[in-house]
Amino acid sequence: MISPELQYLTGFGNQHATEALPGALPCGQNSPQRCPYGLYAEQFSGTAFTAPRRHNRRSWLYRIRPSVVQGRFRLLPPTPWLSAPLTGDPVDPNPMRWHPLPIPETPCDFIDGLFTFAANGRPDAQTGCAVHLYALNADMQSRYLYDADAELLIVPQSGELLLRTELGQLHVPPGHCAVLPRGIKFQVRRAQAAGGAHGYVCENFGAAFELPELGPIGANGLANPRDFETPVACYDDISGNFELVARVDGRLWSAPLNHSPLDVVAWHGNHVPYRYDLSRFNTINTVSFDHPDPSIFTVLTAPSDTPGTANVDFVIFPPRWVVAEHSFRPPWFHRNVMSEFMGLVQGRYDAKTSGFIPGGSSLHNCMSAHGPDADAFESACQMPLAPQHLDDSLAFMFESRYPFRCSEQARNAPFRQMNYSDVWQGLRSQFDPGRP
Ligand SMILES: O=C(O)Cc1cc(O)ccc1O
Ligand SMILES: [Fe+2]
Repeated sequence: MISPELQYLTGFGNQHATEALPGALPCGQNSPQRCPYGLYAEQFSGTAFTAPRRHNRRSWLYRIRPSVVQGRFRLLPPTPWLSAPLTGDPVDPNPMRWHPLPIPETPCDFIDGLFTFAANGRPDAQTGCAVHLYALNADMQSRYLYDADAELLIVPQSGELLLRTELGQLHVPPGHCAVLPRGIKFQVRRAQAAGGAHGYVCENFGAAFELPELGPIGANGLANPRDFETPVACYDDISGNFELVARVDGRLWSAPLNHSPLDVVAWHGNHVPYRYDLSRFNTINTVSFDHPDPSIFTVLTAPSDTPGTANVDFVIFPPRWVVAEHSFRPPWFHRNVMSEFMGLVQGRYDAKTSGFIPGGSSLHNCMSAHGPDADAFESACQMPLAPQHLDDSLAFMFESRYPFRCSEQARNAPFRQMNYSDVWQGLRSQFDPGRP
């Protein structure tokens, strides 16, 4: 039986309503003179009050204590969880690639386990994003986090996560992603008590992720709205010595708390966390020829102020049939105005024969040339073009309109592959003016 806390409300962008105790949600109004069960009403906004209806996001929380019952915030020392602007770090035009982040040897929770690879834009201007990897071997037990700078997109690579949030709990194994809205208080724990967990995080400083338009694809396809899952209300009623960590303008602050802030008994609204099983993605691709642009694989897009030009897109390369006729089937050689940070959840990626391994990452910045490695090119030119199933593969890309600055700690990391560009240097001229 699924535990009552791990049930889900479905639908992307819906106005949800949920209560952990019967009648806890006020009926017909948000702010009654006295709330049921002696709860406090608190509005939690994700957009300006006056944002157009189709973008407007807010939830109403009915909680045991209002969020203002907290101690004074003090600035914490810097950690490897960095932020934009990565001033002083150049936008490096070299293709870059890394092995997985090592699992820490000392106890390390989600906050301590975040290691920043790249960032663009800036949180105080609400533009751009930052890309981090986490490697953790401990749960957040007595501390809680909120990120005022960003919405967090989490892509686990190994180890199942339990995201305990104010609005309820999300179980997020590898193969799923989860999105935590800007400002929500939460804890990251491992769903299985022991062992480590690895994954990727996109801190989206801009407007919230939404589903891409479908255009001529029609009313269905790609990530279907009904497959997005939001938690049901579930609350702690515990007192003790706790800590609330706040992420604000790229720095961490800590305030003491005498109770768990996950004390929301009922809520309604649309500024919510959610998870999505990436195997539900309805992959659409060519059934004739050529390799379409990877925008057909967009799961979520965070728009910028220029239509069609994302602050950041979340794109996946899932298991799929590859059937293009008389075509070079893997990704082509290219130079892209958008900047591409890639990760691999499992299996292998069709543009790279080796070196890009699960838990690894790559960065190809604005206009940096990249594409299939020499071995992948050679085999794709020779392979018989029977229908082929790419079955063991789940790569993804955070693709942004803003070039990424790569952190010094990532550029100098021992797990960086300094010789990455060698994968292309075997591509010799095969030009023969006599052979059309
Ligand atoms: O560089 C990459 O591997 C990502 C990518 C994949 C693809 O199919 C087309 C373009 C692209 O940038
Ligand atoms: Fe690319």
